[in-house]
Amino acid sequence: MSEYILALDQGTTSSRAVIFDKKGTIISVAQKEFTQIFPKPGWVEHDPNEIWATQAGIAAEAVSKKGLKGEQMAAIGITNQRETVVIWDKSTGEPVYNAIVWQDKRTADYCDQLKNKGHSKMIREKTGLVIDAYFSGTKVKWILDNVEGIRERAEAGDLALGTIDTWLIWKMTEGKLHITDVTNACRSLLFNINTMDWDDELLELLTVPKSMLPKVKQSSEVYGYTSPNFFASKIPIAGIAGDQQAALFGQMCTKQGMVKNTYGTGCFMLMNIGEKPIVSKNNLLTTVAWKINGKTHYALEGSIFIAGAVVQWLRDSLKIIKTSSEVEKLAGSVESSDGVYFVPAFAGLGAPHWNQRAQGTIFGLTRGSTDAHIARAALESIAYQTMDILKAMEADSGISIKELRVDGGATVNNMLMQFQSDVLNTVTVRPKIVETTVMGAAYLAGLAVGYWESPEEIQDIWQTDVHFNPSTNREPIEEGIKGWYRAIDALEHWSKNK
Ligand SMILES: Nc1ncnc2c1ncn2[C@@H]1O[C@H](COP(=O)(O)OP(=O)(O)O)[C@@H](O)[C@H]1O
Ligand SMILES: O=P(O)(O)OC[C@H](O)CO
Repeated sequence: MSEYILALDQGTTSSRAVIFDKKGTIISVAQKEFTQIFPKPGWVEHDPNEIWATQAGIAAEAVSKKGLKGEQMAAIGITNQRETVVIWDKSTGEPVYNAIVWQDKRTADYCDQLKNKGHSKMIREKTGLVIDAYFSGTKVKWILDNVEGIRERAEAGDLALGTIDTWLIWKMTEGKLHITDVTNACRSLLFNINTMDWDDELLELLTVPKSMLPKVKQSSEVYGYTSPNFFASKIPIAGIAGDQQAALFGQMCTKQGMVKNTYGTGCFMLMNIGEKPIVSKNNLLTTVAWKINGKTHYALEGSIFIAGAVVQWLRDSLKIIKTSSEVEKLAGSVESSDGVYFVPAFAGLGAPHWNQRAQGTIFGLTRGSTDAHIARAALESIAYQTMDILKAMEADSGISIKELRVDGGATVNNMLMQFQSDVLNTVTVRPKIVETTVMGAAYLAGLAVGYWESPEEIQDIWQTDVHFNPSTNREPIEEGIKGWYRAIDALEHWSKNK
């Protein structure tokens, strides 16, 4: 009866459910966008109940639209937007505040205070992270400090805390499981990636009561079973991974030195660095890639906050395209960006700059500049930001990256992929299934229940679609790269003196 794996992908802008068969073929997909809440400039929230409602509804829809039944699912794997946090009442399951989303910058000043007090080194060594509003820890502190009565309730042990995986599993099991996995825990600023446990010194620094924390599990194991409040009862929940680590696994980057980049709202490049964490000297993050069968793998990560989202901005704010896919035609209507550079630092700059104060900027406009040049510069900015990360990754690891595996919504754009390969001077490889995030979650869950025997069995079903080879005409590309560096330098200067 158990013929399929159901993967749930709770992303920043939508909840998705995808059903896979043993050959890794997609059998069914359902997806629903949900509300983005922007209460103030720099603040981003989600309604946790809407997240749950869309995710549960979409899971049921993916199953029923193909005439399937819940019982046919051998296991459920969960992957999720990372760092976004929810706090809820343990007895009622009601959130005490909206989820504060990874993009939210409300704790930037507090992060600066932590840096000024000299905590950066200790935090980097323990967590692999830099101090930035991006991560969950300071968001939790903000809720505890700013929502009336919450700290008292937290200290009394009445409240639970979790990233989105934790929240979904709590709901799917009607409060039976309060868990997360290592890949989500390590993005909190509260988790020590060397001891692989919550860290008392960090909890004290960020004033987070231990009683709120979920238990930390491996990325692939049977954690428990769904309750009847979900669309089907007793399905094993067997895989959890933050979406970027899930994509690394979904791309089968299982060997040291293998790299993937996911092009969604933001871009996240991860390199498998094996079983020992490397402390980055080039402003990358060290993160847990996964823990399977008691073995932890680590990754170096470069996080870009705005990538595909710049295309949404062209569509929704600038209104120069009607659909995201139109960007390729508009950008392709000119031969180059003609000296226009777009740095889409709408949410500050992530790795390797970590500049919370940077803002989106367009350089090099002339009377001849058109919407097409801006569209082209917007697409190019995704590739240039990726280049900045790749260079830092090569410097940290001492590995020259010969192949970049790509995935995510924006990789359908061939023009972007070709430009990416050109600026990196590296082959860019797009797999047949670009939904590697859900694929990774499915693999993790499938391995835990024996649906797939081993990663080697999965490796056989991973197939490439297109290889983009770099152009041999390097001169215009090198010129373009120089212009990008000038733009970044100018923006860094401007934002430092704000
Ligand atoms: N043809 C395209 N060219 C460039 N970007 C695109 C294209 N189609 C979609 N996108 C971008 O891809 C992103 C959606 O990808 P997805 O992987 O679903 O993201 P997420 O998981 O972050 O919501 C959006 O930001 C969208 O603007
Ligand atoms: O939901 P995505 O795909 O934009 O991913 C968000 C990341 O996990 C944030 O760290």
